[in-house]
Amino acid sequence: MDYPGNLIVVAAPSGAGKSSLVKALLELDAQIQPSVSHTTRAPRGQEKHGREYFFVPDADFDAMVAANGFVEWAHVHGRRYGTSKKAIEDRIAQGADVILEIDFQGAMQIKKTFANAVLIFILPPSWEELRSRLERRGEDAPEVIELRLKNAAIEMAQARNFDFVIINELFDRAVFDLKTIVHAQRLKYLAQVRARADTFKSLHIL
Ligand SMILES: Nc1nc2c(ncn2[C@@H]2O[C@H](COP(=O)(O)OP(=O)(O)O)[C@@H](O)[C@H]2O)c(=O)[nH]1
Ligand SMILES: Nc1ncnc2c1ncn2[C@@H]1O[C@H](COP(=O)(O)OP(=O)(O)O)[C@@H](O)[C@H]1O
Repeated sequence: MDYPGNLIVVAAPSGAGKSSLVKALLELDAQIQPSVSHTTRAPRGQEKHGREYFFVPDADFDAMVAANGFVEWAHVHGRRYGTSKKAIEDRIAQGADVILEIDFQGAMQIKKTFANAVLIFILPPSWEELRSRLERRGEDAPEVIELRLKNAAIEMAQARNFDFVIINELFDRAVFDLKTIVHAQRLKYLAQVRARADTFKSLHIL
């Protein structure tokens, strides 16, 4: 499917810094809107229903799956997470760029449905730094941190399947890289539209 708005997908192991990077990008670029996912996990810290996630019971998630309400969903760290159709379709059809913070399984599903989506993987600079970011964030119990670190090895092996990889060592540098990719994606869309218009014209069908 082809829409005027761009879909930007950001995936990373827990603690690599994707939420912080996406937040910084949203503050810099008013054309981008976040997709708010549904999850069956409980809210942590300052998270608010409808802002970071729609926190829903299992039964509500089941009902949405049955009603075909998700463009993708997956099991991650023992919970379920999904992107509702409502979170993206109308907005990209109207020309907004929508950014999704989802796991690699969801990213692959999105690419199948939206071939023009740009897939970005965020890596931490080292295992030590990943662990210390999870510990410093101070939101997860020790066993939750261990599960997330265990899953990080599986997740990071998927980085090669993404269009771009950003190493989030210096935060400002990583924000700049993210911004550059989004801008390049916009230019790519414009270039495609222009190329198509030229072809149409040369065929005398414009
Ligand atoms: N497939 C899929 N994954 C999601 C979605 N929303 C969040 N996730 C992923 O689920 C994982 C856990 O997210 P979260 O519990 O917020 O922890 P965090 O990674 O430490 O911020 C992360 O990899 C998210 O990117 C979604 O709608 N679909
Ligand atoms: N480049 C960076 N250098 C140091 N700390 C960072 C950097 N990027 C993010 N952090 C910190 O690491 C922790 C995890 O970041 P967060 O954005 O919550 O990760 P994720 O959404 O990938 O789980 C947070 O405390 C955040 O402030």
